Amino acid sequence: MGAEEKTFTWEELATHNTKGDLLVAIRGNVYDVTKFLARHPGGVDTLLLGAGRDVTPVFEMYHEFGAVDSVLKKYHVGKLTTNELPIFPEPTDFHKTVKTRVEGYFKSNGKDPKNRPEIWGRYFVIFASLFASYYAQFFVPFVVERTWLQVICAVILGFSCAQVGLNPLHDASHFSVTHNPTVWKILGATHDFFNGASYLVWMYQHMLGHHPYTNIAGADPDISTSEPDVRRIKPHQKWFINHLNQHMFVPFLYGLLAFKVRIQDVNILYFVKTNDAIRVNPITPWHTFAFWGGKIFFFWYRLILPMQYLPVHKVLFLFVIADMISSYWLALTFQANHVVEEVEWPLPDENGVIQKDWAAMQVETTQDYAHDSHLWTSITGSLNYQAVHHLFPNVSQHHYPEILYIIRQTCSEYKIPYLVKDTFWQAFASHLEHLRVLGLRPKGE
Ligand code: HEM
Repeated sequence: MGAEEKTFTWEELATHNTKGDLLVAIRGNVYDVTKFLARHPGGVDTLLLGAGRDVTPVFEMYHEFGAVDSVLKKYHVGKLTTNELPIFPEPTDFHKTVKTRVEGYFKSNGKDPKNRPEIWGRYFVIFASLFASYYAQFFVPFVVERTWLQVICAVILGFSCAQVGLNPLHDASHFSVTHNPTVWKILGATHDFFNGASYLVWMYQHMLGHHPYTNIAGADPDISTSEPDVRRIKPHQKWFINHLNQHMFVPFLYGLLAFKVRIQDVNILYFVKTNDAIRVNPITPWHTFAFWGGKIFFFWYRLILPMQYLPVHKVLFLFVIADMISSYWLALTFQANHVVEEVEWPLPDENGVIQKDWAAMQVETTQDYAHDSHLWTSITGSLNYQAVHHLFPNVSQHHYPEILYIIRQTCSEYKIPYLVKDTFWQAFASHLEHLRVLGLRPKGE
């Protein structure tokens, strides 16, 4: 190889993003995995999402260190010379130790990190409450004759839909339930069909954007802002007068999240073709079906069908209640984890390098809460164990409490601060305080 080795800029790499021509970059090396695609144990769709990109952080997240090296070696075709997104230094001892210890825990106890039967019980309860609250709201005469009962059903429906997002969708998007890519596809599609929001866009936003680049401005789509933006959430973001006292009004806007996401989906996949900094690859027939089939089904079951039996204004009223409940629940749980007072907001240096180990950064950009509360663990889809989830997204949420002590012990040995609040309300208060402080007029403005 040596002097003749082929080189690729990130723009050149980006053009090799299809089934028939699939290149990825990992740690500066470029691999042509076109022939491996159909054999990838993590699924064809998963590798297609990574096509034409530097996938280093996701690759290291979802495989054991070194486990795939012998496969990769066969497909090496060159070097990557420029970077589209920030890059991270080689994993430190902390990163290697925490990964080895957690992987060792599962091996030595003969446990499968992805299979916990409880998860199916959880999904059953979620879908049962979704179907029951929907059916009662529109088709059970005793409920239909009493608006207050319909409102209660709408609240339960909204909460159940949020649980679809926090559980089957979220688990599938991290491949943390079974080892079967078809199961991930079907669970992911429940978000399209029951929430009317795209699983595919979520994969770009969450799996390829937020998780690898947590709280990094310009790379994490969860903290993407325009200028001026309604919120100021990042310390380096420009301040505008509307940010004064933002903590008093911004949380009310979170109720519009689901509405905004459904419109944004179309814009991201079919118009701008990028989710913040994460480019959209060619859309497969399955994703086209799930996207449009899901949108049509969602509007049919939530609006058109009930309108055949109830006045339009009543259906719209109940729809808005359910949708706002889903939105608040999802937004509040997300914000309490990362958009809070004491976390880090890393920025790349002039060479585009984040001068911090990726795993340490995951812990330092994250806040956990309410570890001792089964209730909060259940109703947040275990997002209260957020740092555990960020370090080991491919592990079933039902294992988080078991591996927490390994992670905290390792953090303490390597002097990495692990931030955890006793209750959700303390974590949420920390979000409000973060908004308040960033809303203050900076000195000299
Ligand atoms: C977008 C980048 C990638 C993602 C997100 C990803 C994801 C995954 C996931 C989730 C699994 C586990 C499947 C299971 O549950 O059993 C897996 C397994 C595997 N992947 Fe990937 N993969 C990526 C890229 C690659 C590449 C480029 C290669 C090598 C050419 C590769 C080779 C393998 C192999 C050999 C396994 C089985 C061994 C193991 O589980 O450690 N993957 N991948």
